[in-house]
Amino acid sequence: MATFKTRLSQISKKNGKIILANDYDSSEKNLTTKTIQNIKTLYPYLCGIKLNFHLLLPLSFKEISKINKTAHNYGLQTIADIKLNDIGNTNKVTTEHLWNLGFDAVIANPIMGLDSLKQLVKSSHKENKGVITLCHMSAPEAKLSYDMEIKMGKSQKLYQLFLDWAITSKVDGIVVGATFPEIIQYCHKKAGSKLDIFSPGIGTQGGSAKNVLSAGTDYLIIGRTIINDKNPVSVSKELQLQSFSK
Ligand SMILES: O=C(O)c1cc(=O)[nH]c(=O)n1[C@@H]1O[C@H](COP(=O)(O)O)[C@@H](O)[C@H]1O
Repeated sequence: MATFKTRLSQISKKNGKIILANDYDSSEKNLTTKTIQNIKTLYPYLCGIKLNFHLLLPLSFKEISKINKTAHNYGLQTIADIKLNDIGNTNKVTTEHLWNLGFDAVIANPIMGLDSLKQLVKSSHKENKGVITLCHMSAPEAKLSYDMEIKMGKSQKLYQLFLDWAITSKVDGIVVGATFPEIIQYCHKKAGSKLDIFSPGIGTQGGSAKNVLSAGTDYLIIGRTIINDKNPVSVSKELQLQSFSK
């Protein structure tokens, strides 16, 4: 079986670089039906779908498995966004559950430490699953934490250390917020083809697809800009076109 990185790259060559952040408010009913409907109507414009706690908490094992199966039937990769960050044993049990649910990859927080991260990558890759780590988040206040000056041998910023750890531990990709295109550019230059860059924060959070694609982003994670639009198909189509023109 191909790796997660290869599976995602293959589908994106055909469908473009958009990963749908399938996030709904807690007041929303029929989460499973709505999500399956999204997959069926938007799949030609997507390479993947990301499920966050918005669905992972309220839905049952059976419902989440059904969503993952449907996404796979339509050629999409699925990502569990839980920003995993714990001790080795907890990470291991958590990912076992995620893989049993049918997910292809997990988003993790590298603050867990380099050794735990290496363990997580090793066990995930053994199952042909992917690991994506946070490098620099999209919210404005991310500057306060991810840009923090740290001293680990040399003086550097926290996101620079997280980038080094991502390369060393051979994760599949990193999250760099679309609201910080200059940091995307820095990471792209440093990591080259070793890491895919996933950028959330387009549209609703202020980021521009065009800017981040030219800065080096490989995949666009987009939620409300698509889901809350009156015509999600035409927005997805437009974003897909932009992603092809990189
Ligand atoms: O890990 C993420 O996906 C993530 C990281 C980050 O820095 N910023 C960020 O917005 N996200 C997620 O990406 C999605 C963005 O959704 P929209 O702002 O609606 O497009 C949400 O699911 C967020 O939880």
